[in-house]
Amino acid sequence: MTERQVLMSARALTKRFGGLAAVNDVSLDLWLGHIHAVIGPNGAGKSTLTNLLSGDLPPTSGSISLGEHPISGWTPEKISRHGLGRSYQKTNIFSTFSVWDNVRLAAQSRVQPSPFNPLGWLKAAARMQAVNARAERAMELAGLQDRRHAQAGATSHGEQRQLEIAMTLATEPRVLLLDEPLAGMGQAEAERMVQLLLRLKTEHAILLVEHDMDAVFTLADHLTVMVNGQVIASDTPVAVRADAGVQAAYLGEEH
Ligand SMILES: Nc1ncnc2c1ncn2[C@@H]1O[C@H](COP(=O)(O)OP(=O)(O)OP(=O)(O)O)[C@@H](O)[C@H]1O
Repeated sequence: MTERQVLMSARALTKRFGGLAAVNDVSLDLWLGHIHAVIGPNGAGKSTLTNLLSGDLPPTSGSISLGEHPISGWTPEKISRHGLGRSYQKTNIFSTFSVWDNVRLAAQSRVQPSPFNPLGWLKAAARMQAVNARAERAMELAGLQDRRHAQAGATSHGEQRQLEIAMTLATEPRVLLLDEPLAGMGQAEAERMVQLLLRLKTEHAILLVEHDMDAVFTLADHLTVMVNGQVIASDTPVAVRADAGVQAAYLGEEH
């Protein structure tokens, strides 16, 4: 068996808001080719954990590494430049622009213009080509190539979530943090998103925060259950489903 490649890990992460430990001593690894789902009731600390990993919130204590880099204290922009892509619960697109323009803008955000290089303009064409190629690939991965000319705000809810993922992919991340990508979707849209995530996992390490338990049990290679900021189980989905403590605290009879 080949050894699993850890692309991101957190050790003993804690985040306190005053007296509340929203995330309490949480450790986890994200592996290439795996979807690591984090589930738990409202207020369990899932979004806070995601915000810690993306650098949007500083931890009270604990450490995070991305590849070989210890990233604690880095800004979200720097973490993003080193291969972390994050989608948010709230759709975050330019609604009057086309689908293609949104993805292209996201791809362009990765290209640093070079004001100190007087010959920089010579490379402009090559730079544009690279941006377009990256945007094209992200559109294809997200399954949006046939919707490129549509106005983003006029596309369906499901397509807008696909677009968000395409925009994240355009920055060429290796690790994806996905916060409720299926939220508000009908069944057909949800099924499309599940297929998209299965495609994406082959080239990424994915952290998935999701309330749709059918999707979670279809997608997850590893499952972490949080309650009140703490991890109460972290194992394969089969093992988690059979865990009496998890049944009692969260999953209930249904699963
Ligand atoms: N900025 C903040 N200041 C104070 N308390 C916060 C802050 N952000 C989150 N909390 C609290 O931390 C706890 C964890 O919240 P968090 O949003 O991480 O949970 P969650 O598992 O993502 O919930 P949901 O499933 O509803 O999104 C909650 O009690 C919440 O009220």
